Amino acid sequence: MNPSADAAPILALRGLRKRFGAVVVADGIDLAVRAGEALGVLGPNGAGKTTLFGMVTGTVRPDAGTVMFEGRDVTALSPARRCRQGMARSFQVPQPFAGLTVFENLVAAASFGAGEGERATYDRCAAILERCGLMARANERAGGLRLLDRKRLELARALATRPKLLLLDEVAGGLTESECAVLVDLVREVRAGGVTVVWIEHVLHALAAVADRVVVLHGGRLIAEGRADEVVRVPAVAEVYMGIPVDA
Ligand SMILES: Nc1ncnc2c1ncn2[C@@H]1O[C@H](COP(=O)(O)OP(=O)(O)OP(=O)(O)O)[C@@H](O)[C@H]1O
Repeated sequence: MNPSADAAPILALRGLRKRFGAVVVADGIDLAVRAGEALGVLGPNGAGKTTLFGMVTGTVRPDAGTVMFEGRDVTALSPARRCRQGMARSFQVPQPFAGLTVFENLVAAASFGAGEGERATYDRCAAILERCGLMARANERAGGLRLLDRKRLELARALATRPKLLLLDEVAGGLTESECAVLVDLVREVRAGGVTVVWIEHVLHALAAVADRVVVLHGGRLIAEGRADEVVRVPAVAEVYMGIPVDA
């Protein structure tokens, strides 16, 4: 699915600024994400990618700038309010309720995140578990899952909130090649179902398999934008992201 270039942005960031002490992690970031698009975010460790997700979803307050979601200014809204409006995220380090079962984790996400009564969510949660390959783990405690299943649960919990915009933070990190392929297929399927995806990922081939467009964050700025195969050839990206000097 290729969203048309003139589709209205579902997410628009304007002049986002954030610093932690002397470290500037956002230096006036402007970014528009079209409805239906799959956008990849690259950048070296510490570039501020996760902080950017925090500002989008409301866990990090920007020093300046605005976050527009579906044409509305949500900059002052709580993470919970933004989630109810259709924003969901996964965390780089999976953060399930470790003592609850996989199914209970989904029900919690569906009822709090989407604002639905618990029982009313059961069928939908079961369908998401099936889709994410977790049905066999439904009654296991989330804290005991292996990495691939924890990543799947992270995605499943986000899906349970009925997102229009799904923000994925390094879901492929640490997986084997075949596990990574499973995740990529799942993200592609979610996206094909109409969910807009913004994916932070160091595993470039995973990102390239899903993203229409990739932006590269460095020093609080977006330094490159284009298809995955294009941005890695931009000299500034090669230098800051892969440590290859521009004149090499
Ligand atoms: N709450 C905080 N207080 C102080 N410094 C912070 C805070 N959160 C992040 N930082 C710093 O901001 C910088 C950007 O961190 P962030 O986690 O956003 O980077 P990232 O691009 O997601 O990195 P990685 O690829 O390693 O996950 C880092 O130097 C980090 O140490």
